[in-house]
Amino acid sequence: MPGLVSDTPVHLPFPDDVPTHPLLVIDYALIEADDEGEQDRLWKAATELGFWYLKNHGADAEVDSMFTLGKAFMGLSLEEKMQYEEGDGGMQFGYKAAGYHTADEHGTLDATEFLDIAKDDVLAYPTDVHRTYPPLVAEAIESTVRPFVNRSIAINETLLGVLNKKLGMPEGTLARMHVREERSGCVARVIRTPPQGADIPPAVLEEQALLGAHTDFGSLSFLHNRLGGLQVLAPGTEKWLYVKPIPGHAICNVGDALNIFSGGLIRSNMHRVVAPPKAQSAFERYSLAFFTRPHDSVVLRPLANESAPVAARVAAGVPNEERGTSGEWLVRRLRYLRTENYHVCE
Ligand SMILES: O=C(O)CCC(=O)C(=O)O
Ligand SMILES: [Fe+2]
Repeated sequence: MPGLVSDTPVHLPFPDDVPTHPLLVIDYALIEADDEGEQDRLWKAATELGFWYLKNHGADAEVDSMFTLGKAFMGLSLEEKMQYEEGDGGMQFGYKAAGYHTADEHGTLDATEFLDIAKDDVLAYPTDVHRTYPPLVAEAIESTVRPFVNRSIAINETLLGVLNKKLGMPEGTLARMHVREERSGCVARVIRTPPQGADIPPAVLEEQALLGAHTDFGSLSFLHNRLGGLQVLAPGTEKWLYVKPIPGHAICNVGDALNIFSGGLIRSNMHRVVAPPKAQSAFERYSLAFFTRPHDSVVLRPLANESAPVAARVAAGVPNEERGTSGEWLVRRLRYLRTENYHVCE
């Protein structure tokens, strides 16, 4: 990447006396080799918790470069970053400053900064589809962001192919709803939360969400964590539990669109970000995600006509109505998150 020194992140180990939620480990090499047992395990993970680790995904180099770029961007002055702020109109590309989303139902401000780079801008660069980015980011699009985006898209397309098969749908049904050349909300995101201090008791650290409880909006999220902080609320439980980052393992999760398409069979699970546990809390936390979303014109509805298991869910009473298009859904969900619009949903 031009002008940026590669930065090897320090892995301060996740403490071994903090409770965590186990995730199934899916081997991407086996998924690519059409291994039926691994496809079954992916289906189990996607339907039971909606989260899994993915190993052997082959994206480590692209991920490292994105972390380096994200840290360089976050180091720009607030004034410079604010020139790219996403605004309150439902746009989700550019910079989201800390405090510009609410973190809970009381309107508490979040503590998280995002750099959001649109897949459409990355693939079309140097043509702008949605917006421009700071020079430091723009100059790294071809060398750093595009390889990460292409790799993430390919991985999520492969995973979607397995879920398509498990839903008993004609081949390519989900692929036709995630066409990479179509305008969409697919986005690469770097997330930063500030250090929280080393001596804060765990109960206090976990009390305040730095990124509020939510489900993801799209279809599949490909997430990379180095420090802890991500927590899931597993179905049938009332206790938030950390997901332990494992080097070289991505964390994948399902979003609302896939939940809707599948009539609820595939799970879009609640999660949030709190301070990293124990000694890790003294450090700023970076994470990186690629969100695959249906392209903007796709209507969100259960795919009962395409899938017998989904048809059975609808016959059993799962709501079958259309929820509008993917583009509309995203704008609506994003507007509600913005602090400026908080009164709208009180
Ligand atoms: O930073 C993380 O680990 C999770 C971020 C997240 O859930 C999101 O951006 O949707
Ligand atoms: Fe999320």
